[in-house]
Amino acid sequence: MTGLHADLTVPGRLVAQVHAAPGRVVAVIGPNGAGKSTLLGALAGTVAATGRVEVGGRDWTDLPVRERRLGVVFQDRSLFPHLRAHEDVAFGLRTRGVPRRDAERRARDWLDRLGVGDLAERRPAELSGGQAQRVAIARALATEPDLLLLDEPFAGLDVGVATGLRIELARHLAAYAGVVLLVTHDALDALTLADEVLVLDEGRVVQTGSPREVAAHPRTEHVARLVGLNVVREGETLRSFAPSAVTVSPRGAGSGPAPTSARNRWAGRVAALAPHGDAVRLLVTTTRGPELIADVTPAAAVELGLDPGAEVWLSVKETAVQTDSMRP
Ligand SMILES: Nc1ncnc2c1ncn2[C@@H]1O[C@H](COP(=O)(O)OP(=O)(O)OP(=O)(O)O)[C@@H](O)[C@H]1O
Repeated sequence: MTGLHADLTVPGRLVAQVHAAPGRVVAVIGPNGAGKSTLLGALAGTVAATGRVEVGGRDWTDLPVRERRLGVVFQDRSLFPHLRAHEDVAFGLRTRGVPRRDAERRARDWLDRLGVGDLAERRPAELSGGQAQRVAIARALATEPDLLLLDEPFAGLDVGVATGLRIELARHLAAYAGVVLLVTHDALDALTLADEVLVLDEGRVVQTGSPREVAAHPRTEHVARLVGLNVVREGETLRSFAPSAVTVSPRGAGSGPAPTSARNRWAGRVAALAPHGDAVRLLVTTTRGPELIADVTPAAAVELGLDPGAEVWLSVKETAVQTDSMRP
């Protein structure tokens, strides 16, 4: 079988099965401590695990790390401090037995492809974060690995830099034949780069599916929040709704909430507000517990006096609430 097939246990930290066809990009998401880095480490062979790993038709279970056809890009510790960019990319190729001249030629070619060919002589200290990530991606892709592990590759970069890199990475990943696992805390990464999403929680796989399916029917509060939905938990049920579906009214003298059942209405206080597309997005702390998000028009925000501290009613129609079970 080609692609990735793994069934792994890291005692006390992770029990996970992962399957992905060649060429697929799998986003791995989940809260802090869910086991995302542990999963990547177990696949790379740097975290001791029991079970089985097969990649590109080869059994990796007992294969030493250096013999795995693997590319890795981590947030910020990917490059050798003493190597120039072209040496770093060539080094990856040399360790896989590519002759020096060929490695050098391919290294420069990959730096060009990532748009950093003119920085080939620089060392990491002379590169910006975004430039360094481009070099790291060039190094990982140059070896044509069967498995590419990207652990939060855009974390710590300016929004504009991250956006440019995301677009470019999408282009390279589309042409890449191996399996990609991308750990991310960003819904945009999962929605724009991934073919599949794997949700980890407390060391277990709790949901898999296309980005669209997972975003539309999240099974964990973490994912619901990540995709920008409001979520209210009732036992094992998640009730989620879009910020645009929330009606806001002032909680002043004489004004009551919009007529709806008590279940779908909350008294709260505006904690913060910020522009969001054409709307104004309010973050509201409610007396019943959850923090909720509501989008209103700029005109309504002014008219209703929705400044921080303003007391409000929030309500949502039952027809706008989606109910999902947290159990698979
Ligand atoms: N070296 C280690 N030894 C023992 N336990 C560890 C080790 N590293 C992480 N853990 C534990 O394993 C669990 C999974 O951690 P892991 O770092 O894989 O999560 P994560 O999803 O990558 O989190 P984050 O998003 O914060 O990086 C956590 O409970 C963590 O405390």
